[in-house]
Order: sequence, then C-alpha cells, then structure tokens
Amino acid sequence: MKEMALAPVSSPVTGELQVPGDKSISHRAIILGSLAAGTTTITQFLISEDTRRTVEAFRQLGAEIEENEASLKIHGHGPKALHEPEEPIYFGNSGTTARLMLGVLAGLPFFTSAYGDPHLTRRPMDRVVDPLSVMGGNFDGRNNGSYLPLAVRGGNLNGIHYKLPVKSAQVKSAVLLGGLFAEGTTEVIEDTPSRNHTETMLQAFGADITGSDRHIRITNSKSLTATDVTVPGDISSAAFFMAAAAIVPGSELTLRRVGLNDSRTGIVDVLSEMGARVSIANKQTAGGETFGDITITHRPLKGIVIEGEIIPRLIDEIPVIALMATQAEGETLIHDAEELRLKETDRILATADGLNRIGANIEPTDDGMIIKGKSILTGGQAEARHDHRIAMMLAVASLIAKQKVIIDDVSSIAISYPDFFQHLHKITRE
Ligand SMILES: O=C(O)C1=C[C@@H](OP(=O)(O)O)[C@@H](O)[C@H](O)C1
Ligand SMILES: C=C(OP(=O)(O)O)C(=O)O
Repeated sequence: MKEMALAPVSSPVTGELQVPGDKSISHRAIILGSLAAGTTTITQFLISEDTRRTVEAFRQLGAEIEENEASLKIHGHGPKALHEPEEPIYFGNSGTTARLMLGVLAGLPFFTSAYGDPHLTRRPMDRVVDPLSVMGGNFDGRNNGSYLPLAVRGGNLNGIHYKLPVKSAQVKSAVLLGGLFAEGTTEVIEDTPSRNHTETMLQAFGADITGSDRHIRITNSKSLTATDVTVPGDISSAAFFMAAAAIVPGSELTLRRVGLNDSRTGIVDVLSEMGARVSIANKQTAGGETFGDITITHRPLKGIVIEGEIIPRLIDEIPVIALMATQAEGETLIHDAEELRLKETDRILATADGLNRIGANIEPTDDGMIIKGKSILTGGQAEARHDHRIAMMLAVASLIAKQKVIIDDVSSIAISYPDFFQHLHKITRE
C-alpha cells in the first residue's frame, strides 16, 4: 500500500511530454516476436508490470528475450522452439497477457498452467476459453474454465467462424492468435470495431491475414517473419495529461509521438466535442500504426453524450473522461460501456465513488454513468481500488481540487505507467 496526498496546483499545465510506449502494442510485439523466426527489435517498448508479465511468460516457454535500456530484442526460432514450461505462468494483473496468451497456449502442443493476482482471478476468462475450446483447445479451471487459475493442453486446433459476443479486442486477438496455429481459416466477426493492433501487427509479421474492419480472416499457411517494431506513445497514458490540460484553466500541453490509430482515438473526438482545442501535427505511419503530436489547449467544456461505436475507441479513458465531464457545463451521459464492470475493478462504481467522494455528482448506471457538471471538487479521501486508471484519474483530479486529494494506494500505477508522477510533476511545476 502506498498512500499519497496530492495538493492542488495553482499554475496551468504547460510544456511538452513524451509518454511511454503503448501497452497494447508492446504486449503484441513480444508475442509475435517470440513466435517469429529471426531477430525482432522493439524500440520504445513499455516497461511496466503488465508488459513484464508477457515477457516472463514467453521466457518460461523458452523465448530468448534480451532487454537493453532503450529497446528489447527477441531472438525468435518459431513456435516449434517453444516448450512446456516447468512452472505455472503468472499473468499478474494483466488481462491482455491472460487473454492473448491463452490464445497462443491453445495452439502450442503441450501442457501449461497459469494464474493471476486476486483482481485478474475475478475477471472472466470464459470469453476466450469458449471459442478456443470450440477450436480444439483443452482447458480446465473453476466453473468450467471460466476463471484463472487455468490448465491448458494445446495443439490440434481447427479454424472457426466466430461472431464476437462481447466488444473486446482481447477476445478477437485470442481467437486470431489461436487461428495462427489452426487447420483451415479462422474468421472473427465483430459488430463494433475494437482496437486492431493484433491484425495490423500480424500483417507486418507476414501472416496470412485478410479482411476488413469487422471481418478478419487468418490462415496458418505462412510462418511469421521477425520484424522490427517502434512502439508509439500510449494514447491511453497520454489521456491523463490531455485531461489535465483540458480542466486546468490557461493550460496548453503538447504530447509527442502519441499513437493515433483510429481504433484508439475516441478521446481526441470527445475532447473536441466537449470544447477543448485539439491540434495534431507531425503525423507519421510505421508498421501500420500512425502516430503524431497532440496539443491540447484549455477552453470551457460542455457536457456531451458518449455511446455506441465510439465506446471501444475510448474504453480505458472513460474514468478520466468522467473527470473532465465534472468540469463541463451541463450533463454528460455515457452509455454502452458495460465492459467497464469487468476491468481491473468495476470502473463504473470506482469512478463514480472516487469522484463523488471528492465533490463530484455522478450517478452510476448499468452501462455507464450520468455526470452532472460543473462541480467544485473539494478534495478528500478516495480509493483507487488497486486500479491504475482510477489512481491516475484521481491524481489528475487533485490538480483542481480545493484541498488535498488523498489516494489510498497508488502502487497500481506501475501496471501501465511507472513514470507517471515524474511526468505529472514536469508539466505542472515547470
Ligand atoms: O487488447 C488490448 O490490448 C486491450 C483491450 C481492451 O480490453 P477488452 O478487449 O477487454 O475490451 C482494453 O480495455 C485493455 O486495456 C487492452
Ligand atoms: C483494462 C486494462 O488492461 P488489462 O485488461 O490488460 O488488464 C487497462 O489497461 O486499462
């Protein structure tokens, strides 16, 4: 437990920052680099607790991963060089590691057992275990394999045509990764497009992957070829500082080399619609991923409705969007975000409770929340519930609170953003 009391700041948020590498892309680079033949160099890899879990999982399977200060090198020898791990694999707090690794383990012809921390142990795994079992993977665990710990015996998969029953990039990715090892073609159909980093990177690594936004097809006819990856800055991490600039009067902040993949930029659309000034410069594309510099200038905010297809494009940003909405004139309504209840904690309750305790007016609903602005945030004690996104959102809220915000435990921030407080300090006290 690491309690932290954060005092309000009197100055605007200014300057520029480069946020760490994208977490979703970092996980995928380890996975594909470890399955490919040849050397993959990953630059701006995110070093954090969650991505460490994916690195260690592959090391247990025999992958040769070299860590340098600015990059990570994988000396891949293809999936045949991977072997049964001697010990159970620990997925920690990382839902992405768990779901994507289960897709890989279902395809590998050996036995593995895996477990997570108490938070991950409560998150549903049947969403990947069900389709991967239909493909031929063998799983066992509590409640018919719905939760970790899980035992997996992989190999001999067959392709599947699978319509996603939930809006989840992790499920889509697990099925596609299973499809890499399956006989025939695997097709995933999604009603609402979710982040497409797996498909994009599979293509860059030479997989036989085709299709459009909502229909993705993969065939295991080709092996993966090692490909260098430069990881863009994580827009989900940048979102905390975008929100800081949007709520502190007089602010103007530039975030450099942030990932701008369309399937992730819902936060940019929301900021513009709420009235903040957002400008994007130096756009570039590498390995199928676009990135660029984002400048946010403070302007008065207004409440909006956030629902439908935009939700997966900003799912992890909803706690900090709720904070921005507390500073907007009028009501902000968030619908269709029921997936938030299945994250590291129930983020609908954690956001509403955390912000209400420091003076906000938020009503949680089944699939979102109603935020009534504009509120004066008074400060006080709030709980992060061991959820990094809630802890960082509360830390940003402290910038505009009247009194200190005391967060019960900020240690979870290391899950995705170990340098968060140094960066917060840099843009608020320079
Ligand atoms: O695929 C990924 O890297 C992720 C997908 C999302 O989860 P779901 O697929 O469960 O929506 C997101 O919330 C998570 O932080 C990362
Ligand atoms: C939900 C998240 O991650 P994961 O599902 O990988 O635990 C997150 O980073 O906000």
